[in-house]
Amino acid sequence: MTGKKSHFLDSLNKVRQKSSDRMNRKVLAWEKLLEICRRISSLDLDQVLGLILEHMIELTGTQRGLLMLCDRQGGLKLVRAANMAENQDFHISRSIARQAIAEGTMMVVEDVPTSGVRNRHSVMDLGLTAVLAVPLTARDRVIGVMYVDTDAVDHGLHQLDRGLCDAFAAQAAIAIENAQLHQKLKQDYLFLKEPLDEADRFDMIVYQSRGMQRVRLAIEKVLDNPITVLVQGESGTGKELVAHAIHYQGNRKDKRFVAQNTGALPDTLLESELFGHRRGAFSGATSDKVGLFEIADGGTVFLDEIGEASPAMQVRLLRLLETGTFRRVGETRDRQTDARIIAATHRDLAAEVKKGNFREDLFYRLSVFPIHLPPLRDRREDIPLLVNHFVEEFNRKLHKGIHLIPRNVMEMLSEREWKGNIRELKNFLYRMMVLSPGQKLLYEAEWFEGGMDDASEAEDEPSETASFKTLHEVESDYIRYVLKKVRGNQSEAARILGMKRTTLLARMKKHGIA
Ligand SMILES: Nc1ncnc2c1ncn2[C@@H]1O[C@H](COP(=O)(O)OP(=O)(O)OP(=O)(O)O)[C@@H](O)[C@H]1O
Repeated sequence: MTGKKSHFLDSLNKVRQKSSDRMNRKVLAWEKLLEICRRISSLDLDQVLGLILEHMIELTGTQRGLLMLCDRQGGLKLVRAANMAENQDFHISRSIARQAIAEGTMMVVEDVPTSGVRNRHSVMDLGLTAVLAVPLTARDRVIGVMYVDTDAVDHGLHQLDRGLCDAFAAQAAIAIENAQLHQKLKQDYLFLKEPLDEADRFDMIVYQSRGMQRVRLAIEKVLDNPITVLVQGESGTGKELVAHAIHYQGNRKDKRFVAQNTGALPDTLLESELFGHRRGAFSGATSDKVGLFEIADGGTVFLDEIGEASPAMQVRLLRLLETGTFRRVGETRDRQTDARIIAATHRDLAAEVKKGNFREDLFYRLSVFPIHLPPLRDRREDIPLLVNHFVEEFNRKLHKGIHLIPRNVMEMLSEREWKGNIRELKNFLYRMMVLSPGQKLLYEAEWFEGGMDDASEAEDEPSETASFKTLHEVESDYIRYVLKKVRGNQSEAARILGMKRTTLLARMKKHGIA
């Protein structure tokens, strides 16, 4: 072989070797990318953001980085930084990042000192040698930008594999979107789950007092018996809770439990709610409606505030109790229902009968099995148990970790008046839990200045010159105000307003609040 020929073959082998090395490096890099993509496909947003930034720095051979996401107003929000001092000026990074977003393409500055990047002073001040900004695009929409830079002379941006970087950015954007979606679904689920939690309350009657032991025994007796029950007790003593317990612990638990506040709706609406109506029965009845007594066939209808039922409604309820039949509004045929009725009132119904405000025959029908709930002042020994129970419940709901209830706080809670009974105690604790910053349950008198239903923060406070509003309007405005404050969360609004969710729903309906 001539010298020339062997030299040629040597060179050829070298070229082959080089290209095979390059090929191997490329394969390795893509394999690594695949591995990274697998790792960032977690559903924990915080973890995803951290991993993306960490891998971006590694992949590009740089030193520090930022991850910014677009917000709804079109601004950029810094969501993650790596290896950046807190007080560092992000001027340059922001301008390059914005440019990458505006142009929808990556911006690479391999050699800062010789390039003409804008805001060069700040880059120079930071002593940067190279910067890179890559837009994050998911489903044709730029959702943010990854930014990395370095002050090293020897850095990875000289050999940047743009294809690899683009592929990583595409995967990162999808991972972020998925994790964001997952986070939102989780929040929605918690929000939707709230009413279910309320339905779970049935086995959570907390007590130790003699009075409540008697109530418990009474509940046991009627669990599997369709007998009508009348629960009496002051407001907030747990009447609906008892109705829940009877339904969910008894043999009707697989059928529906529905609650209706008898005093919150005008008669016509209440009638249609309870018994249903035929299409065209009255103006606005555009379709047939099934009433609660049909919905809860085989289950339970809880009639709250039965003492407020109008004389006409009392007649209709009496007929239902006597015959087990009812008619939808606008219909002439009778329908049967096997719904068990549990009625409740804070009034002394016997006294109302004597005063002529309540039908005697209906009273006897309803009070076949009366249960009386003692006010909280007559069972103070239940208070520490209730406090612990609600603290645990709110720890879960508010994601707090309050585990210490100082003795003086418990004493104060045990001695207070609690005119609104357990509901008031529960609302009081809710406010304490929200305002206590650490692990200890705190009490500051000023948190309760203005009472529990304080509306002093109301945005629509009437001005001196404003004309007076009717009570109806004030109630409507206040319900709207509270709902707005809690972003439509009805359970929370009901808690703040000191009423049950079902009562709130009835009032919202009455005021035409969607
Ligand atoms: N013994 C108890 N154990 C645990 N929670 C209770 C107890 N009693 C009442 N509660 C809670 O207190 C709140 C008020 O109870 P509930 O709504 O049953 O009272 P109520 O007597 O029906 O009120 P109202 O008279 O206003 O209709 C609810 O959140 C309920 O879960």
